[in-house]
Amino acid sequence: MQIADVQDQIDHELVSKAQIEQKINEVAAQVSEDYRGKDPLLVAVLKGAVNTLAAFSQALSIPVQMDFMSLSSYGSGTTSSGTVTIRQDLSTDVRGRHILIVEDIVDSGRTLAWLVEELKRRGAASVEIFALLQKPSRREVDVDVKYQGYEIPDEFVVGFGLDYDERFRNLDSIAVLKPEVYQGE
Ligand SMILES: O=P(O)(O)OC[C@H]1O[C@H](OP(=O)(O)OP(=O)(O)O)[C@H](O)[C@@H]1O
Ligand code: HPA
Ligand SMILES: [Mg+2]
Repeated sequence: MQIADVQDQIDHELVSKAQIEQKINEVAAQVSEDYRGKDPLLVAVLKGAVNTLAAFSQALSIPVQMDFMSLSSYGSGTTSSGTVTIRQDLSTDVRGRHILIVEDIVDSGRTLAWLVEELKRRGAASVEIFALLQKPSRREVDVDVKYQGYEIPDEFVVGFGLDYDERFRNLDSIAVLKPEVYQGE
């Protein structure tokens, strides 16, 4: 789906499809170099990271394994509930594994701070993060994002996996919704 398809609900585009692709390719080249021979496990945080994982994993030039964890802290709103809930856990034993978490966005940092600690507690050999987007102005918890994508302003965004109330995940770029879409929240 493109912005033109939902024009009436979009205020403006923030990161284009081409910019997303360029950044993902850039990070994938670096990660391929850093993890060659390490048999890394990509851990994607559902549901938001699905689009990023698909594009990123295909852009890598090394073999990787992938697993998924479904976490939620936002529910149907635009602000974090502050509590991370596991909706679905990994099926891989992470003990001794080099893990690269793949995320769509670091906003307050609560989701990733929790996940990094959890994976270390389970015995991972190393845990690093690739996040396509970051909102530095909203950070509440310190998280070290080794592979960074774009920094964006303090606006609630949708597209390329990111949702508002489960909608707009299949938009092919990142955009800001018109304020009236949030009306009644
Ligand atoms: O840094 P934080 O403030 O914790 O926010 C980031 C998290 O919030 C979103 O997930 P959400 O809870 O909306 O679940 P979803 O991926 O299924 O939409 C996003 O995909 C990140 O996982
Ligand atoms: O800006 C956002 N959009 C969608 N989901 C999110 N989760 C954290 N921040 C965001
Ligand atoms: Mg969400």
